[in-house]
Amino acid sequence: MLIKGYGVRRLAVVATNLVTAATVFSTLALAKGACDSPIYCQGDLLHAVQMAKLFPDDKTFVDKPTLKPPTQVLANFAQIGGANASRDDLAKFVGENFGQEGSELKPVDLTELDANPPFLNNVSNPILRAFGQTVNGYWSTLIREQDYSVLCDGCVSSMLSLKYHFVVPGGRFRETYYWDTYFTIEGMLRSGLKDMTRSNIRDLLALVDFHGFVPNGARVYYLDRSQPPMLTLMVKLYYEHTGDAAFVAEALPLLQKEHAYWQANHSVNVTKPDDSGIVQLSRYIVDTDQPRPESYTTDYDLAHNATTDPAAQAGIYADMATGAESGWDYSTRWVKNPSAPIDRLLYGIRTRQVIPVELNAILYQVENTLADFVTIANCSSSPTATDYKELAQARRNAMYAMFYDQPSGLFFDYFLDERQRSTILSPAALWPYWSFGPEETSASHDGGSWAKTAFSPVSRILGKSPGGFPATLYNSGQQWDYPSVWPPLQYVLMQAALTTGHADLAAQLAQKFVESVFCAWYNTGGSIPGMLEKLPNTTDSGHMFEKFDSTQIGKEGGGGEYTVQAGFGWTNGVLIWTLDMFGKSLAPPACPGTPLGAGVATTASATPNSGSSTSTPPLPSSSSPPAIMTTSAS
Ligand SMILES: OC[C@H]1O[C@H](O[C@H]2O[C@H](CO)[C@@H](O)[C@H](O)[C@H]2O)[C@H](O)[C@@H](O)[C@@H]1O
Repeated sequence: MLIKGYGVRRLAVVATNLVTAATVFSTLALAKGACDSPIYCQGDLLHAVQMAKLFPDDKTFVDKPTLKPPTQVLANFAQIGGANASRDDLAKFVGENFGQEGSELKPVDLTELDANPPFLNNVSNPILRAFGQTVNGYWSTLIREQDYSVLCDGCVSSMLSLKYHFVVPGGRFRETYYWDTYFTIEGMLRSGLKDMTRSNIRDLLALVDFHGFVPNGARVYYLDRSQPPMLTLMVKLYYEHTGDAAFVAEALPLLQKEHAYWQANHSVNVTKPDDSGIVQLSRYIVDTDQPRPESYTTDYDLAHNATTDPAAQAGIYADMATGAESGWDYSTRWVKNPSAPIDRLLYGIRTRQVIPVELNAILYQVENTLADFVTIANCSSSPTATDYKELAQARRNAMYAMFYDQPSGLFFDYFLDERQRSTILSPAALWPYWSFGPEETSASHDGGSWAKTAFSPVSRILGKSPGGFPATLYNSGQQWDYPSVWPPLQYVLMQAALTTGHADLAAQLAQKFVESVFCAWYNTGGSIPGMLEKLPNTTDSGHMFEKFDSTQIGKEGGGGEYTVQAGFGWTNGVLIWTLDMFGKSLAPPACPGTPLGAGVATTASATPNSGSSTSTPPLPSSSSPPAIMTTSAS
């Protein structure tokens, strides 16, 4: 927690004071919340303010710094009646005791930013090149540092103290997020922001040092969970762009510490389907019995509508937090009945019972990368490079045993409670093809028959999806389902397609992604001086959305518990990466219903600029694409 007048090392003392305050002022016993704070994580004050619904978005309150020291804030809360305070008194109390959310952050001077970075030379189309240059300029709106001076002495903010500069996603996401940062720095590194990237990685490493893991985001209310563990892969990206072996050596002990945390806290032993033995894999799992503070009423209402049993309600809180840890909050991947009515879909949430494909694919990459880093750092490490290679190999074998569906060549999640694989198709089913690498995927398993089958549904679904590849085929109303198109998932699919020699498919994914991002920006007032006029009737100046809609080109995504956000870190990062990789042969963007409408663009026959495999196996002739499954609103 960011506390005026306290260094990071003194926070434990402050936390203890807050716990003392909690026991004085709260009638609730201390629960298993994200942290002990009686303001930001659990207790009567949080419950009363959030349930009063003072703000449309629950995250607003927990992002507000205090205007008084916490003991004073808690005393003022007690004075208005505590848990029994009226809504009007609560509104006045919040106004008098809390400041503006985000006020403890300030912009950073980006002297390092290259206004004409080399990736622009890889973009042939003039409009896309100019768009790339515009997006390159957006980093200044997203890179931030903390400003302690705005807080009064002894006042607190829910921000975790960070020493360096960091990138935020944008909109309501005012703090750095764990897995977002991987996709964001793919762009930052190409914009010349190498020192800034190293700073951001150092902040994440410091979180591992202090907390033992990287929290979901840099807020105290995220301290009960992490996110897809991609820190080692961030250091790998940085190393590939800089050759900075000294930084690899600096980071290695903390990367090893983070890996050990995941092994100790997220491993699960599971019996193979044919009962021939036990394998170890990893799952997301959060130990809490409280609503997520930033989505308090969503979780509270869900749990209380679903059941009156307190133990079952606690289970729902834990599964919701676990869903947030996965980064896919929320998706039919995590529920018992994906066809359940929309308003009851999450009654069946069971995230802790799912062994997810992509988490294991990520950890496989992490283990191989750690092996390489031990060699690069040239240190006597325990575990050794060989140990990490063996872990990766064992994980790969376990993934084939538990996830691999031989007829389709796809990898599906495994349900611990049902002892069977999921059938839900999502980009996660292809993630191992990126992680395993070209040699591995072609040499092993089925003599390469994967090539004939695995990418065929991707190709068919993409053919029917103008705006990009959806998260799943279930139209559930949740944001990590149909028809949401998420930039990180387009990136993974492009990488998987490139890795396995499906260059044409990768290029189609690239064309659709770039078109979606560009047209959504253009439709919301984006313009390029001397080249592209702002559309009439637009008042804004172009939004970079966090997600898009697979059914239409240039439409932002929706669904889930908050309104779609703009900014946006991973969109900008993946856009710049895609332009760099595919920009030489991307067709001009065609945005329906605008002067750049259909007819201007030609069908993409793009090839990657670099880094793809050499041969493209023919795709099988397509049958009808899998149907879109609809969950009904009842
Ligand atoms: O406030 C609701 C949830 O919001 C976050 O999740 C979404 O935004 C993140 C930042 O871009 C992204 O990492 C995540 O994949 C999105 O689903 C947050 O991470 C959740 O913990 C939070 O409950």
